[in-house]
Amino acid sequence: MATRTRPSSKRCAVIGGSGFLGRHLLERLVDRGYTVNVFDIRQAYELPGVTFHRGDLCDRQALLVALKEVSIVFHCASPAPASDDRALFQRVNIDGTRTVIQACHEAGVQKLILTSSASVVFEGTDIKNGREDLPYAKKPIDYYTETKIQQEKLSSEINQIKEKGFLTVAIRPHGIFGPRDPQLVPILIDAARRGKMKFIIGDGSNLVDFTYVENVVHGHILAAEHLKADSPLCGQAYHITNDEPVRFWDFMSQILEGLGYSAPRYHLPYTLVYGIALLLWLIALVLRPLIRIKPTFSPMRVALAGTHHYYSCARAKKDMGYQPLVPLREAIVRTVESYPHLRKGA
Ligand SMILES: NC(=O)C1=CN([C@@H]2O[C@H](COP(=O)(O)OP(=O)(O)OC[C@H]3O[C@@H](n4cnc5c(N)ncnc54)[C@H](OP(=O)(O)O)[C@@H]3O)[C@@H](O)[C@H]2O)C=CC1
Ligand SMILES: CC(C)CCC[C@@H](C)[C@H]1CC[C@H]2C3=C(CC[C@]12C)[C@@]1(C)CCC(=O)C[C@@H]1CC3
Repeated sequence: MATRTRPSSKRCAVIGGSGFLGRHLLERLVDRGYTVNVFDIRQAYELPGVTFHRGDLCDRQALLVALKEVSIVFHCASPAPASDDRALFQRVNIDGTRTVIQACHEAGVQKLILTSSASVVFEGTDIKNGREDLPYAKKPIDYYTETKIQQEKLSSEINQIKEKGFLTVAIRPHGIFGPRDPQLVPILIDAARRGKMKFIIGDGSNLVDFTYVENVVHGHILAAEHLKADSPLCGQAYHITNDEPVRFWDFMSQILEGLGYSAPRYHLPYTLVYGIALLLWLIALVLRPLIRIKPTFSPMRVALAGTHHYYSCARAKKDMGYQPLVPLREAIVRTVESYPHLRKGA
């Protein structure tokens, strides 16, 4: 085992710190007086008070350098769900998380805060006010989710092994959005620009959680600060949402109209759209060796757009005093303002 110096409780590392959530997280950590090491496969920016370590989280030696004298590790790296690359998810989310845990143990890290996802319990059918004790999805909606389940199990199991001497907790956000998000708003606007946002899938009444990135960050920091040997957080998972479920299509419409695009108006039956999406996905799979096609409306996206899926964050409120800091209305305004380049006509 490597020689250890006692780490400062204010020294932490953010694995995936060049990403959307990771960067917001470390900005807030710096504001709160933490010293931050970033570990990521790419360096996207420079920030005073932050030390960058570029590397692959599957590389234990590279991780050990970034975790030296660190007390808290936030692990929020993952390949993007849209990559749909099974081998990559397996390597990074499962094998890589195992490596992160080993490196934490070797470096004498005390706490690991894993970013999981509320979708670990989602099977493509309605979830209303789902609590953390729902069973993991038996049929996860995609490879990404399949490996997020394994990842969460790994981090929770390791917490049971007391002699390892470090504590873990998993945060399950849902539908993160906000400034610099490379997924939700850009994908939505790309679809609108290509004339694909005219239709509402289903009757449009399905409620969904969309969570502003600063609230997700707040949940992570509260978890780190409340995670102690005798706390109920050890080895547990916590939903972190805006606690304001919203109609999926109202949310999309507010973003679209805020950026100058028309909101979808015509309804299409859910089963019809899901069937077409499934067919296109199968065709894409068959053609994959010849040509790579990525349909905008994947079965996963259709399921997310046409069902209820919102989650209770009562456990986070009770165990760590969580309350969302930014209400949904304000969060949408801030998000829309942050994408001037995606405005219609820009
Ligand atoms: N966005 C959302 O709505 C939700 C996200 N989550 C979870 O939150 C976390 C953060 O998501 P988000 O910020 O959106 O994702 P991003 O893709 O923006 O950030 C992830 C970062 O991790 C990096 N990364 C990927 N693979 C490796 C690797 N092998 N070694 C080191 N770094 C790596 C990525 O680099 P590169 O970009 O080059 O791949 C990227 O910089 C993830 O764990 C995700 O599963 C959970 C629920 C909802
Ligand atoms: C083309 C439109 C029908 C949909 C455009 C918006 C979608 C890109 C997003 C709506 C719900 C989002 C979501 C995720 C990614 C972006 C959306 C599909 C996740 C899959 C990201 C990773 C997770 O852990 C779960 C998220 C659920 C919601």
